[in-house]
Amino acid sequence: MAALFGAAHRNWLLSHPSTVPKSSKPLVFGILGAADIGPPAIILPAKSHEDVIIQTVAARDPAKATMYARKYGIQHVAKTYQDVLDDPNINCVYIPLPNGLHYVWAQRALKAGKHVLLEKPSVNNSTEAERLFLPPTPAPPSSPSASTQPVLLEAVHSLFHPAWALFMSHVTPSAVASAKSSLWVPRWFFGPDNIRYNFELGGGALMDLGSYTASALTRIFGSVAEECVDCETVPHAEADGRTVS
Ligand SMILES: NC(=O)C1=CN([C@@H]2O[C@H](COP(=O)(O)OP(=O)(O)OC[C@H]3O[C@@H](n4cnc5c(N)ncnc54)[C@H](OP(=O)(O)O)[C@@H]3O)[C@@H](O)[C@H]2O)C=CC1
Ligand SMILES: O=C1OC[C@@H](O)[C@H](O)[C@H]1O
Repeated sequence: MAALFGAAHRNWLLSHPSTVPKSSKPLVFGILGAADIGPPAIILPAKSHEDVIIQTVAARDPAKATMYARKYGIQHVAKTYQDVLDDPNINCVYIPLPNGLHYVWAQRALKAGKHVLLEKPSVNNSTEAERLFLPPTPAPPSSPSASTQPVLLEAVHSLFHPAWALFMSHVTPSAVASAKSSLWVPRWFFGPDNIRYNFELGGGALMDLGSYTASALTRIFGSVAEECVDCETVPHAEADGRTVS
C-alpha cells in the first residue's frame, strides 16, 4: 500500500512541482516549438531545479507560443525558432520538433554556440548521426577549449532512470544470447494527424517507440546491431488497437 501511495505522490509531483530559487549560473533554455512533450520533459521538472531556467519559447504561430508561455510560466516569447538561437541570453536549446527536423535545427543551434537537448530519435539516418555526433577534429590551441564547446544530448530519459541502472546490473552483455524488447501505446493515444504518422516528418513506429526498444537492445547486447537479417511486422488488425514497436 505504501508503494502505491508513493507512486501516486510521485506522479502528482510531476504535474505540481515545487519551485526553488535559481542559482547564480543556471542553464538558460529556449524551446523550439510549443510541443506536447515540453511540459513533462523539461518545463515542469525545471521548476524544482535550481540550475535550470526555461526562459523562452518560439512556435510557428506566435499566438500559440504566447498561450503556451502563459500556461507554463515561461517569461519570454520569441518570434521564430531562429530568434531563440540568436538570443545571447540563452545558453541551451531544447528541441522537441518532429523527428525529421531534429538534425537541421540541432546543427543550427550548435553553430549558434548553444548546448542542445535534442528529442529522440536525434536523427533520421546514419549520415545525420555521423555528422552530428562524431567528434570534430581536435581544435588548434587558439580555438575554444573542449570545455567551452557545446554539449549535445539526446533526450532518452529512460537511460537515466535508476530502474534502468538496476536492470542493467543484472545483465552481462557478453553472456546474452537472445533478447526481446517490446513497447506499445494505444492507437487512440495519437490522432490521425499526429507527427508519428507522417513519413516526411520522420514518423513511423520504429522512429517513435522503436528508438527505445532498439536502444535497450544495444545496451543489453553491449553493441550496435549491424544488420537486420529477419523482420516480422504486426499488421494493424493483429496489433489489436496498439501502435507496436
Ligand atoms: N523523450 C520522450 O519521452 C518523448 C519524446 N518525444 C519526442 O518529442 C518530439 C515531439 O513530440 P510531441 O511533443 O509528441 O509532438 P508535438 O506535435 O506536440 O510537437 C511537435 C512540435 O513541432 C513543431 N513543428 C514544427 N514544424 C512542424 C511541422 N511541419 N509539422 C508539425 N509540427 C511541427 C510544432 O511546433 P509549433 O508549436 O512551432 O507549431 C509542434 O509543437 C518527437 O521527436 C518525439 O519523438 C515525444 C514524446 C515523449
Ligand atoms: O518518446 C515517446 O514516449 C512516449 C510515447 O507515448 C511516445 O509515442 C514517444 O514519442
